[in-house]
Amino acid sequence: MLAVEQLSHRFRNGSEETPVLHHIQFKVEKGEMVALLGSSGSGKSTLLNLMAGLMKPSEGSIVINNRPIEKMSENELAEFRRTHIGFIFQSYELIPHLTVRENVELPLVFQGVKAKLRKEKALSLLNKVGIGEKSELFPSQLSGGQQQRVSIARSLVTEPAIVFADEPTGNLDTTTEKEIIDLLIELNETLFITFVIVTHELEVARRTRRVIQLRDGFLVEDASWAGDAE
Ligand SMILES: Nc1ncnc2c1ncn2[C@@H]1O[C@H](COP(=O)(O)OP(=O)(O)OP(=O)(O)O)[C@@H](O)[C@H]1O
Repeated sequence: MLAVEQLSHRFRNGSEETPVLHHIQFKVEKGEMVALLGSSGSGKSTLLNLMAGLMKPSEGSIVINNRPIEKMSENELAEFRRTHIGFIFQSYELIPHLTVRENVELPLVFQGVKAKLRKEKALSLLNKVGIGEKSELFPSQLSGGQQQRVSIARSLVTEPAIVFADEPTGNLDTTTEKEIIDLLIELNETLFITFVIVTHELEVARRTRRVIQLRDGFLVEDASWAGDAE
């Protein structure tokens, strides 16, 4: 599903180089739910951006569904991202002038899917994430937790191989945070969606069955356990 192989990354500003990730290596199998834990500055966002194909690594490889994404051209990568990768952001990133349903449909518009099928898929997912009755409202008419549900539905609508979530509960209160993590766990267990969730919160990480921890750009722990940690 996902293999990160000897991945290193340095940022270059003029003649200066900042090493940020060092020889990161791990695999994620289909249906796994993994937390990528680390404090601020440990390199989580950089790793996520590399895995999602938003940047090219200085060294190493990222293989998704047997395809090394760093070898793809910009066009290939854009197409691959659209069809194989879902993304959930901390700040939801919904389009304010589109309804909830239209927001969820948007990735399918880019794929050229016909309106009727788009609508069916969007409504079905909105029901799954528990906000089917909000489909014709605009994002601003929803709470933060509800907006994140919309963004989760949108990330799943193309049936991606893997979904990356970047601090998905970072803007939410503790109760809503728990509800959103419950939802991600339910989607993982019922639909076998593969999730990699970036977080700096131990509370979020301990809800998943596997935690990969970064410190100062090094992978310092990769721990799995059976059953819910709660
Ligand atoms: N464009 C850049 N140029 C130079 N250094 C960068 C750049 N982007 C990030 N860094 C550095 O890389 C390191 C890791 O940053 P990154 O954003 O990946 O960490 P993070 O773990 O996601 O932190 P946070 O939780 O605060 O988002 C930091 O020291 C940061 O200053």
